[in-house]
Amino acid sequence: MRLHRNLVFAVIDGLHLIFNENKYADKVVEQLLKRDKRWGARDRGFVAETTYDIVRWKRLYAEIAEVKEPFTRDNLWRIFAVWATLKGIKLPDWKQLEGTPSRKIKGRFDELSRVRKYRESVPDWLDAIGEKELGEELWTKELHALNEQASVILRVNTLKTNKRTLQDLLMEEGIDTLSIEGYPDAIQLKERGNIFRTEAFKNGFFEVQDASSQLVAEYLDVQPGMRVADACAGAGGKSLHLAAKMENKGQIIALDIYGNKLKELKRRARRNDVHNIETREIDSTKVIKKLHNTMDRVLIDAPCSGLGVLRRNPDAKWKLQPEFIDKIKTTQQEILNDYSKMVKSGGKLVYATCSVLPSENQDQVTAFLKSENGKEFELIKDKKVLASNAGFDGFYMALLQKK
Ligand SMILES: C[S@@+](CC[C@H](N)C(=O)[O-])C[C@H]1O[C@@H](n2cnc3c(N)ncnc32)[C@H](O)[C@@H]1O
Repeated sequence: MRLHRNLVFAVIDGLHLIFNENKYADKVVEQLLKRDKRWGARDRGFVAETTYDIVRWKRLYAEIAEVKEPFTRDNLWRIFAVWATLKGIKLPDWKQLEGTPSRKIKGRFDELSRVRKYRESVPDWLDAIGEKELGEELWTKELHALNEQASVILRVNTLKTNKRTLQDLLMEEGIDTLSIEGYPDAIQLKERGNIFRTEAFKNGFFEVQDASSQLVAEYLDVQPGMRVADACAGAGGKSLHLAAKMENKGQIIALDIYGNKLKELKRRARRNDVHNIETREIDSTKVIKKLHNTMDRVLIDAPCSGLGVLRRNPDAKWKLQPEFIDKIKTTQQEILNDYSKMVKSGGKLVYATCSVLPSENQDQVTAFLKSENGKEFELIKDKKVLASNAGFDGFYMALLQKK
């Protein structure tokens, strides 16, 4: 691979924004890719993947490069040089890369790779929490899997097409896909590509959604004609899936505390030809109270640490704080307690997170079942999806029924 100066400069600029200015990696990469219209798919791929790669391995690379935060531009070049050296890329004779100690880099890599927190590039506190909650063996495996690059998975919008037809349509647009066994609506891209430009996307034939995330709507056991609340709907990934499962019949009330996310949900619903979703912003406790005892099904896709989706969101390793995890656990318990009241007698509830920590998952369900409101529910089943077993994102889901 030959390094191109303007692409590497883009990466360095991006890393500065992410590491020093605390900007989100996905937003930064989106902006970087708009920088030069002449960049082809390969150039764009280089900028995006290199930036994400270096974000993922920040701690390890910074340790090898012997640099500390906040990173100067010179420090960022040293980190980049570590990345390039470990990838086996021949370094060009640019002044920023002069004197890169290739042998020392490889030696430091071998040495640091013996220690998990460096090898897997995580902060001390996160490594400690993971080990405490999952045990050493499982956490070591899981953390390794969470550092792999995520594949791109699509969910077929069965309201408008089917898997076979979508695969053929994408193939006509030069995108080759695989069907994934055990995930009825999921297909996987063989190679990364800009799928948002395809006609199939513009026509609402699919949404991008990880395979594990696609298990959640399935778990809620919905039928056409039911009344369903999606209590933490966000931009509606799961609401749209529920609508497809319900064949556009019945009613889905999509709730969230952020109105702007619900606006995006509405836009996606139009593209998907989904007609049975109504959005409601939770701007007071009355919004939920009005819905008490009225729902056949309630989905609580709770806000969480997001540790199960580190593969697609590696900068969370650096942006997350232990205090945030403590706070979000309290929110999860409050949400379970308040929103479960929307379930009517005999109705069902799914509590889900994209975390792999038991303290955000089964422990929350156990605590809820012991609480005053929770006593009205029983646990039917739960599923702990680990990235190391599934090969997709880490997730948790529990199905409860109101007596
Ligand atoms: C895991 S995300 C939801 C993702 C979404 N269900 C999807 O499939 O695309 C959690 C959502 O909970 C919302 N949220 C946070 N606190 C909340 C609260 N107290 N009540 C309702 N929603 C909340 C966040 O805004 C966020 O959109």
